[in-house]
Amino acid sequence: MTATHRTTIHILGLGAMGTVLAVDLLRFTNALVVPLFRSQERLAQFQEANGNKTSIRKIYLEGAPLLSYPIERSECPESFSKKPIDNLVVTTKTYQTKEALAPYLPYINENTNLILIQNGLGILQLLREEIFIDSKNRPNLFQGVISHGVYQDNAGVLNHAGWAGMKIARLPWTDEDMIQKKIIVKQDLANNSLVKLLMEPKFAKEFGMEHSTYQEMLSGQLFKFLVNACINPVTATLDCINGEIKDSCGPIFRSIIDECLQILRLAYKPLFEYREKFGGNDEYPDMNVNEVLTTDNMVSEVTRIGCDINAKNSSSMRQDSLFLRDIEIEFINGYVVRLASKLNLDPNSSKVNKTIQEMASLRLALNRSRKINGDWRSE
Ligand SMILES: NC(=O)C1=CN([C@@H]2O[C@H](COP(=O)(O)OP(=O)(O)OC[C@H]3O[C@@H](n4cnc5c(N)ncnc54)[C@H](OP(=O)(O)O)[C@@H]3O)[C@@H](O)[C@H]2O)C=CC1
Ligand SMILES: CC(C)(CO)C(=O)C(=O)O
Repeated sequence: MTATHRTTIHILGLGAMGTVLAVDLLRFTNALVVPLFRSQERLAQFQEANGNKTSIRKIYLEGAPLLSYPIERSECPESFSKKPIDNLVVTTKTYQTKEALAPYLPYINENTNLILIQNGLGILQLLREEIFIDSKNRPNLFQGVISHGVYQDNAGVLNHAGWAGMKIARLPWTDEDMIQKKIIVKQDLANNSLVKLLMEPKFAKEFGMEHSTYQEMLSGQLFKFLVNACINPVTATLDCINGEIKDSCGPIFRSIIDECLQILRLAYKPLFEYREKFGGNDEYPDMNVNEVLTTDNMVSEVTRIGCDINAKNSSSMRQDSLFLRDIEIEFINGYVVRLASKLNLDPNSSKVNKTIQEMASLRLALNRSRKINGDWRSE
């Protein structure tokens, strides 16, 4: 009798995204899913409060069923087995990445597959410059662009509010390797344990998983970036559920998208010129970024994904604002502002995103001040 092989996958950040992924991995694969908590205390809380189970309510399904799955093993820095990590999913907030990875760095090596499943842009530079500085001992890096919407309600229950899939690709460490041949996708699908797990047919279908070259994923990442540059700070500032602004968000979304696209077109020039260079070459996938990433198309796509498919979601930035946690604004609208400055553009070229960034930060500051000083409107 041969023992069935089980892939082990560690999840750093068992919050909204970590849980939506963990639950479907447990439902549809035989992987050993091991969450990594920040401390002994958080691990004990999870074991006591949740009875060692990970749960999510699928509110987009009829009857909104609550699905719960037992976790066989969970760890924290103090209890970690101290063995090399094969597959690591990072689903912390972007600004928590460095601190969260720190205790596990000795167990991440060139055989580890590490996938970032986070919104925003700019984290690759951080990994390169501040975390995996030694280029000879870097993990195989992957990026996931996830459009599922999940929020935690007042009772602490995670609600999977919008089903919208996820794209993955191998993330090159250097800019020179940004354009990949189709063969890379084929090789990873055949040989890489993380890709093989995430692309297992049943799981991939139920989770809406797509695997592609980096440039195809990047096009999807910029698309998703525009969704987040609009939905996240606007819903956080207005303190509303995504679907509530569906009929009135057009003008502000247009201003944000138009400005982001002007800057992204300069910063990601090779992507916008991809078709001219690689069109008609069978070794590379065909794609027309310029047809998809236009202001008109993106105003309607952002509204469709943000306010329609995720109508019942409370955006991750609004959730952070409500729970008085830091917000990811530096990696979203703030990233565009930094890009404009790096490209030596006139400061006016990023003033919409700068104002949006300031408004979202102000909303968080107001929520924090009300927690200490009370809400002056009700006095
Ligand atoms: N929610 C959504 O609808 C969507 C979110 N995203 C993106 O996904 C990413 C994750 O977001 P989301 O899941 O909402 O975030 P959450 O805040 O729900 O989850 C983050 C998790 O990371 C954990 N964490 C933080 N620091 C550490 C640490 N040092 N060690 C171990 N664990 C740690 C937190 O644990 P603790 O409680 O201990 O702090 C928490 O469980 C973000 O980039 C977000 O923008 C993308 C698409 C949709
Ligand atoms: C689901 C979506 C698109 C909007 O709520 C999101 O990415 C987020 O909340 O961060």
